[in-house]
Amino acid sequence: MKQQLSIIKIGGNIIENESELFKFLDLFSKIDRPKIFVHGGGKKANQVLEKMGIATKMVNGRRITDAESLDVAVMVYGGLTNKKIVSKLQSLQCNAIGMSGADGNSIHAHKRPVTDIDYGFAGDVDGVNTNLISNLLKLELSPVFCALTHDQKGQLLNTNADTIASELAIGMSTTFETTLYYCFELNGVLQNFQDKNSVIKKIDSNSYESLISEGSIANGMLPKMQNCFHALKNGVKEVRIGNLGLFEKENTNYTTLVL
Ligand SMILES: Nc1ncnc2c1ncn2[C@@H]1O[C@H](COP(=O)(O)OP(=O)(O)O)[C@@H](O)[C@H]1O
Ligand SMILES: CC(=O)N[C@@H](CCC(=O)OP(=O)(O)O)C(=O)O
Repeated sequence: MKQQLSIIKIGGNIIENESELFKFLDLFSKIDRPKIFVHGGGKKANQVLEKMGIATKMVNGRRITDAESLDVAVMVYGGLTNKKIVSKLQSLQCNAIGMSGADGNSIHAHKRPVTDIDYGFAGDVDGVNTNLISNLLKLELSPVFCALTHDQKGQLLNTNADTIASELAIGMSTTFETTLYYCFELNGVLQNFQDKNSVIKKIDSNSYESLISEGSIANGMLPKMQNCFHALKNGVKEVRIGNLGLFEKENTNYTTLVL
């Protein structure tokens, strides 16, 4: 029987709220099975870009990453955000190790081809080094992945953190029984965005299509849910979307995605 693995991605609104982030890190540090942490930091990158007078351009929830924006992404995601999280986890006796896709060749990618949109230095994932990550887990280290990959030719690439989480979950599913958790500031996917209690308990591919056509899901939730179904179709056992304690046994208020 395969060993269980939890892959947990936290949203930008949690990262930006110091007390919520600490609450989350405390819960994460107490998980007593192999675990991987994934974070982005798009909001922080936007703030830094604004201070530098560089415009933020997003299309379909993805950043158009020119050379200057890539430098900021590397500094914010791989530097400030990743190292802050790792050091806070260390203070909670969780032996975390900060990772970009270039470290240990853990996630390789290619620059997204130009079609009608040129996303610049945005990376589409080609593969995950499951062997290396399994070895880190065997050493009882908890990898903390940021939203950066590389092309194995010396080019760093910016990859959406939701995609990093789903690709890691797919890659690790060959060895582990993997559950993918997307934690953000709400209790799950809402039927009615005005009503924070209207959490949808279960969404399958059919109800997903209806939610899109009704306009009930929008913005960042669209690529997140695409990533959820992509993961389920490719060997990930379970995918949940919800709030901070999403991975706790007693929590029942969240959205489960099924095929
Ligand atoms: N039906 C919905 N239910 C919940 N959130 C939704 C819904 N439709 C759109 N959203 C938006 O999706 C966002 C989460 O996706 P995203 O912006 O990528 O953030 P994160 O950084 O948390 O991953 C929420 O903050 C919310 O504003
Ligand atoms: C290519 C692309 O869009 N990359 C994202 C990576 C960060 C991210 O995903 O951060 P959140 O999870 O906090 O949104 C970006 O630069 O915004």
